Amino acid sequence: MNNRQIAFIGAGNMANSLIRGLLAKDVAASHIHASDIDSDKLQSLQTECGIQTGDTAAVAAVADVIILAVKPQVMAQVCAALKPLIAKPDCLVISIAAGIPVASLAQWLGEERAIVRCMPNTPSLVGAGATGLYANANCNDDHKTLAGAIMSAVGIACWLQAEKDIDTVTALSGSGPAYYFLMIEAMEKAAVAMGLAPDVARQLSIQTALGAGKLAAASDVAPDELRRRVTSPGGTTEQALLSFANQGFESTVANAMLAAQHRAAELAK
Ligand SMILES: NC(=O)C1=CN([C@@H]2O[C@H](COP(=O)(O)OP(=O)(O)OC[C@H]3O[C@@H](n4cnc5c(N)ncnc54)[C@H](O)[C@@H]3O)[C@@H](O)[C@H]2O)C=CC1
Ligand SMILES: O=C(O)[C@@H]1CCC=N1
Repeated sequence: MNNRQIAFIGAGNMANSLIRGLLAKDVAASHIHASDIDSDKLQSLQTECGIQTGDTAAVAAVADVIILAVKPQVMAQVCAALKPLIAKPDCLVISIAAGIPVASLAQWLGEERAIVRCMPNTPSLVGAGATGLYANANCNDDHKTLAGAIMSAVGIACWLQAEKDIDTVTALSGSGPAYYFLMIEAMEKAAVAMGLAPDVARQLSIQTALGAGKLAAASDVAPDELRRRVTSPGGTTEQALLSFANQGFESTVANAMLAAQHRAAELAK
């Protein structure tokens, strides 16, 4: 990966997480390029990160890999403009867009193009990303290694067996950070309502999420056992979990994920 030129089309929230995450893992700023219709975003990236910026033609001219990081709604027009500008015949295109199938990307970019569709998430910014990837039949081992290396540099990367799994990954880890942020917010608000100082409530709520995630990742036992270890029989946690269960916590989560997955399928149309 380190001798490859990586170009981002779209320099918004998710591209920023990936770019800054890659720089933190010592990918050279001279090897990262970005293009966006919003010149302020490019200016910030250039000033704060020292990466290369330019228009689509400029970044496509040098790229070994192009990461499409625009909204699904503009992907067709972005790909149509990009297609004749890709200079290197073997250039890999990676799309991070929710919903957009490989077949549509191939239709817009050329049926011979090596394309990886993936779903990253914003914790990539701090090296704690979670990405699912799917490659089309034009990708060789080198393309797959390159895509995997980029995403592994900023977190964990899992190859998926079927393209439809990307929509599930979108509902799980793509959108997932927002669910945990909502939980952090809700716990913080409840603690403040109980009388805790807001700054203390925020610190403890965030640290609890961090601690639970770190413990789950470091443990060789499953999350349900870790949950049991917190839950003293007849104690406080038991009452909180009972309250969650009585209010349909698991089905609330499952329905939310189904709504996200459903939206991904809608975005494909
Ligand atoms: N935000 C997230 O947590 C995640 C987002 N994604 C996907 O990443 C993509 C981007 O999402 P965000 O970064 O959240 O959106 P965003 O709105 O922050 O960024 C999109 C960027 O594309 C730029 N843009 C629009 N038209 C363009 C064009 N013709 N040429 C170049 N740049 C253009 C916009 O100016 C904007 O800066 C979406 O397809 C989304 O599904 C995937 C995983 C997680
Ligand atoms: O909300 C969205 O559509 C994007 C995809 C996953 C996270 N953000």
